[in-house]
Formats: sequence, C-alpha cells, structure tokens
Amino acid sequence: MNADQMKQIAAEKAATYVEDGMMLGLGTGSTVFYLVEAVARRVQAEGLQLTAVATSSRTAKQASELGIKMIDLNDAPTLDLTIDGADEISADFQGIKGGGGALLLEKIVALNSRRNLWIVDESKIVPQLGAFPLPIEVIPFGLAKLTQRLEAEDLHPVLRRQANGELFLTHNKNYILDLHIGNIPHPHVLGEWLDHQTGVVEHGLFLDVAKTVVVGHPAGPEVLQAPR
Ligand SMILES: O=C[C@H](O)[C@H](O)[C@H](O)COP(=O)(O)O
Repeated sequence: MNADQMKQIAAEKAATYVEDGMMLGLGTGSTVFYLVEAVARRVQAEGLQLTAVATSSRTAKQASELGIKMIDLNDAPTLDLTIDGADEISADFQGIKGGGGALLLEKIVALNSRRNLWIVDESKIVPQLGAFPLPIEVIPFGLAKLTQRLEAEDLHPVLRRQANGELFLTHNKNYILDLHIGNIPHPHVLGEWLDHQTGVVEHGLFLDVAKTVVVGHPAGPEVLQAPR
C-alpha cells in the first residue's frame, strides 16, 4: 500500500469526527484533499449542516465546489474542530507543518480552533522532529541578512523554489526558507527563538496544538490521543 492510500485511510476516519452544526477548519495538502472529499460525501448523504474556514485557496475551492459552505475566518466564531495534515509528528504530539507552504494560514486557523486533529500516513510519525526540513515564512526585505543569521546558528536555511526554478511565494507573497536541521531535540526552545527573529513571519513548528492524530496504516486507521 502506498502513502496516498494510507493518507486516504486516515482522512476517511477523521471525517467521522465531524458533527452536524460544526464550524470546521480545513487544512491544506494531499491528505486534506481526501478529507474534504469524505466530509462532502457526508454532507450529501446525511444532510450535515456545516460551515468551514479554509487555510488555502486550494482547499476553499475544492470544498465549496463540493457543496461545503465556506466563510472567512473574520466572520466565524471560534472553530469547533480543525483537521489538517502534517509533515512530521513526534511521539509527544509536536509537529512540523508547512511542506506545502501554507503554515501561516494553518497556524492562524489552528489557534482559533477549540480542537485540532491531524491526519497522516504512518511514515510521518517520528521519534524526534527535524529530518523533515522546517519551513519558515519570511518577508523578502532583508532576506540575505536573515539567511546569514540563520546560517550562523547552524540552521542550514535553503530558499524554497518551485520545480521550474522560480521562487516559491506564499499566500501573502512571502518566501519560504527550509531549515535543514536534521534533528530538533528541543522544539520549544527553537520555536521561541524563531518567534523573536524579525523578518520571520511564522515558523512550521506547531507545538502543543493537536490533541488527536489519526494515522493511516495498511491495516487501517489508528487514533492517537494526547495525554492532556
Ligand atoms: O503547508 C502544508 C501543510 O502544512 C500540509 O498539511 C503538510 O505539508 C502535509 O501535507 P500532505 O498532506 O500533502 O502530506
């Protein structure tokens, strides 16, 4: 079974957490793609009344085309549940997100949600974060100076480009630096340091955010619950 099929298994299970009347947050990425399909099927089959906020124009387009009512975060009350993918999750439920570049909107939506649930294939559960390069969203002004500061801290920043060689631009027209750190033994310390670097708009460490993780295995979904 390939990773995509495991992503679908996790997404289908996560869709069962959606309840009638909920105000939902919808993440971004290939796993969330399956989630949106599964939620939309429930809306069609069961007549669920849902309203949702999306973390990217991609997800917003897919969800509204499939009949899910989408609104702007500014017009939404506190979200009941946000379901999103992740790039790496450690055993203590800390995560790296932003592989698709949507980390800023994803973090804003996550922090405005009562509950966050992540959906991943089994390869993304790791003993320690950091093998996946940590994305940070940075403003273009002063990029070279910020890059030097990150290099001096041995954080190995690499400016993200698209497949055609052009610079990758986020929703807010910022750049992404991927930090090739290798391992992050103290994610809270690194997260706090990055929070204080002027020019860094947001980083992809999502710490103490998700309480539930649904992992897709070939044998079926597994639900992990944080002990807090
Ligand atoms: O910016 C992208 C998001 O953080 C995604 O949730 C994350 O990269 C996982 O994506 P995928 O489900 O495609 O593996």
